[in-house]
Amino acid sequence: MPPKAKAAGKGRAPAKRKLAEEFPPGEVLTDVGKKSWKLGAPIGQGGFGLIYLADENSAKPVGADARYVIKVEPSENGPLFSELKFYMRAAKPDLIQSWMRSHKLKNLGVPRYWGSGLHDKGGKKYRFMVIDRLGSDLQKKFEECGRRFSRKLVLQLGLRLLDILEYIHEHEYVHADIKASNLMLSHSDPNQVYLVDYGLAYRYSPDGVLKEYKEDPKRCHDGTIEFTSIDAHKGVVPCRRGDLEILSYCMVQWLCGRLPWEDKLQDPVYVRDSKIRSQENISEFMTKCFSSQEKPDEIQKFMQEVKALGYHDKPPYEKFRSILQAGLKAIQAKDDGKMEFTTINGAASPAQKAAKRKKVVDEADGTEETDSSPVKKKRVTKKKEVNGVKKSPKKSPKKAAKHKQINGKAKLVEMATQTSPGLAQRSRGRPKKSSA
Ligand SMILES: Nc1ncnc2c1ncn2[C@@H]1O[C@H](COP(=O)(O)OP(=O)(O)OP(=O)(O)O)[C@@H](O)[C@H]1O
Repeated sequence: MPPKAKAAGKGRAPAKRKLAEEFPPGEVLTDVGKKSWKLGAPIGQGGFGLIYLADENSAKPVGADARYVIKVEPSENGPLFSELKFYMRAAKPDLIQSWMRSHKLKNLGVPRYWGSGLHDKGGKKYRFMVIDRLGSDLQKKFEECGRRFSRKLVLQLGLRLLDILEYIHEHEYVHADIKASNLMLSHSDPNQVYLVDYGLAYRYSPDGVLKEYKEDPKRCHDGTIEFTSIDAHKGVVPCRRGDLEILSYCMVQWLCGRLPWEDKLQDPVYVRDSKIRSQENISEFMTKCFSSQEKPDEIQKFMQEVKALGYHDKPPYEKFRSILQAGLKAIQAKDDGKMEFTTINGAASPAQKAAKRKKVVDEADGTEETDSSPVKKKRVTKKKEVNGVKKSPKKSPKKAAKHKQINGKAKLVEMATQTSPGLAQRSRGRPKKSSA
């Protein structure tokens, strides 16, 4: 969350949060269904919890080929609690399986929920959740590919995300924080992509009742600033059209490397106004992002379709799919389900050229952005593989102000992004929920 958001919530006490202690490999946790799970090595660290490799409890130690991960947080912390609610309601394997069958899908990129519970250790209580173990995240892939994905890959990612979004929307939730760092490849199949991190997911229609449109200045700019929806910038609770809008910004960034507002992410009002202007004149926005030869017609159509959606509208998913399919056809490609991450050699997009020019000017007059800029906070941590487990270099702890809604109320949450050596961390400036 940008510094401005902190000011927006002044007067609120930061929520106190604790980071879970590290459990030794071999620790056994028993879930509410009385099933026992064994922890392996920790492989990741979120804002407040740790992620461990895990397997069903047996005499064997948990190896690098574990099929599950367990997320553990002190029980009083909120983020895992709200994420767990999503998983319990919408990610049970049977529910996903029957949706896939009825919608004739080969796969659906929502990690399966396998169990959860509370664990006592040393007089303290921890909440845990067992989900599918996944592989590399797409932000890492994006950086490896020189911050450009091929058009075919982007359109296929868009199609996979439409399937995922339709599923979660039909199960009363919106994600509200779609971005490459929240997309992970399957651990076993490099062609399957999963949407993760439901800490910000919002139940937009509990028991089928839609929330009313209401702008709340106290909750403006929730989400990840460069991608968040215009509704979120205005402080309206997220809805289905917002997810489609966020997806459109992601696709543009993946295609051309940079969104036009990326050089001013520390100014959320500027970002909001740029998005509003872009929506008012999509054709001009496209010209800013792409050269005339590279302009993808389907993205413009996709954005026009998003613009036409009302706050309560159910998106016409099939129409969105056919727009992306038409894009594949235009480049003589097919949705063959293969995710090919290749480096794109191409001229910089107009937005990239503008950013480069700005950098030269800023360097010349000494006004280059400082480390407090969200762009820099989102820098990807280079992770090393050690024994098949991701490791990240030690960083000094940074504090980030987070602003988001909890139980329908806006709360400012201050979080310490702590790092411990040996853990992959994905905290890239996304707001966290407090335990309030
Ligand atoms: N299902 C999974 N399988 C394998 N690794 C995972 C999985 N989920 C998360 N990780 C790893 O754990 C790291 C932290 O994930 P986690 O979801 O706890 O944090 P986060 O929610 O992304 O963090 P924050 O919310 O603070 O930004 C990820 O970078 C990834 O390396």
